[in-house]
Amino acid sequence: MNGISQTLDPAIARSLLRELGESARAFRFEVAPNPCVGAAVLAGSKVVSRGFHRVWGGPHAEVDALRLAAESSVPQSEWDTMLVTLEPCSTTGKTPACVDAIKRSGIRRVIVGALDPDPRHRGRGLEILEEAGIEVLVDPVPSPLQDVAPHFLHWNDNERVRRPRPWTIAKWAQTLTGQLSPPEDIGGGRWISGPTSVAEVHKLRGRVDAIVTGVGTVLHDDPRLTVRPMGAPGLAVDPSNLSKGSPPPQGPARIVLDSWLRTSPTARLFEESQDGELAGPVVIVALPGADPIRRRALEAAGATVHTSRGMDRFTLDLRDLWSWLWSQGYQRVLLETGPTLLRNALDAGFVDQLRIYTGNVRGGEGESLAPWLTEAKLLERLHRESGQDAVLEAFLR
Ligand SMILES: NC(=O)C1=CN([C@@H]2O[C@H](COP(=O)(O)OP(=O)(O)OC[C@H]3O[C@@H](n4cnc5c(N)ncnc54)[C@H](OP(=O)(O)O)[C@@H]3O)[C@@H](O)[C@H]2O)C=CC1
Ligand SMILES: Nc1c(N[C@@H]2O[C@H](COP(=O)(O)O)[C@@H](O)[C@H]2O)[nH]c(=O)[nH]c1=O
Ligand SMILES: [Zn+2]
Repeated sequence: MNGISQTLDPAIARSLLRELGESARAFRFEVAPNPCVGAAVLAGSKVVSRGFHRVWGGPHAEVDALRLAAESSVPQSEWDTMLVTLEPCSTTGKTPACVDAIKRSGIRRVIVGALDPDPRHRGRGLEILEEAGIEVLVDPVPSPLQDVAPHFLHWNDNERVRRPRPWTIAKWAQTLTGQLSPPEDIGGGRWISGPTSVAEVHKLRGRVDAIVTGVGTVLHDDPRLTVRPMGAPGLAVDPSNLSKGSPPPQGPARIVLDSWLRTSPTARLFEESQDGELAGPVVIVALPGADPIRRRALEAAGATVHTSRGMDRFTLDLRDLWSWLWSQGYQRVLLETGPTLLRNALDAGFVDQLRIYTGNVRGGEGESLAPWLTEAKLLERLHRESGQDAVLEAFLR
């Protein structure tokens, strides 16, 4: 970074980039598959604001930093430099391109910690800034990206770029012995995690494009799979996200893998949504041989029925299905289902991220997924508490 003018010491710029990268890492499970990014607006060597990409679908770090700078006491005419840990984006995705926000801000110099690893975008953001007369410097020291966002490199690997599929977060609640169904006399034979965790899950549902479940869960639990505020106004969905089109205003799509259309047309999935409840469209995925009469009844109840290839005569092929989900525009999906579908999705390598709630419940029924929780398969583990429950968040290798 030898080109940096006298007002900013390169060593200070580098250490600030590193600090921004480390702080951005706190949001890794919220923003994945997006990278963790931090940005700062400077006036001379004074840091006016620090911004971060905080939630998937929410503002990027550059926009967050510019917003916070606007709220500071330092006038915009004095902002001269932006530091950002990753090359600013140049295309509109869930949010508008950051290069445009930077150009509008009057900032004259951008110092970047790493180039975009996606070959389709790499270098483009920098070119656009330079064309606008903004000085651009790239830190030649190895990027902090490997440290702060290994999942993003994974997301951009060749195989995945060739055959895209949604980023998939598997969330489940388990008893102390790792089972997904509690004993009959606890939680109505259904609930393992406590109210704080359930509220968190509604927030997570509000930050995905689709929720995928298996018909076993629909038959046993008769779930709604909607986003609900759970008595805490504003907790489930951030309205500022909604207004930007993410997640879809009606809530994430509810997708049921149901080879033979065993879902009942009177399932709670089809009930009208209540006030404050976001109920996405219901899509049922079946094998081509499923009964047409059942299909018509489900369509009359409000479902869209999609037929998909079987891996054999009896089981839907997850590989085709995950490609189809992507083709429908579902980029980030939540797998909220029972052990049968969870195990198949884990075995097929289609789970990218885990959120597991362990409740203080002894015993339970059904298969334990504990073998999946061996350290060897997890990256970036985070253990935390949620009310009375223990939570494990991780990326899968
Ligand atoms: N603790 C928790 O977090 C949760 C617990 N549960 C509990 O789990 C139990 C239900 O679990 P389970 O019976 O395993 O049900 P699942 O929800 O995993 O559904 C499995 C069914 O989905 C259908 N399916 C279609 N394609 C596939 C595929 N490729 N791979 C796997 N399944 C496929 C199959 O039925 P078909 O062949 O007919 O299509 C299969 O039997 C309930 O007791 C429920 O309460 C459920 C969700 C979360
Ligand atoms: N049992 C269990 C969960 N179960 C999941 O929640 C679904 C019910 O959704 P809804 O009808 O919208 O409330 C259920 O079918 C299953 O997918 N979730 C948790 O956070 N903790 C729990 O202990
Ligand atoms: Zn951006």
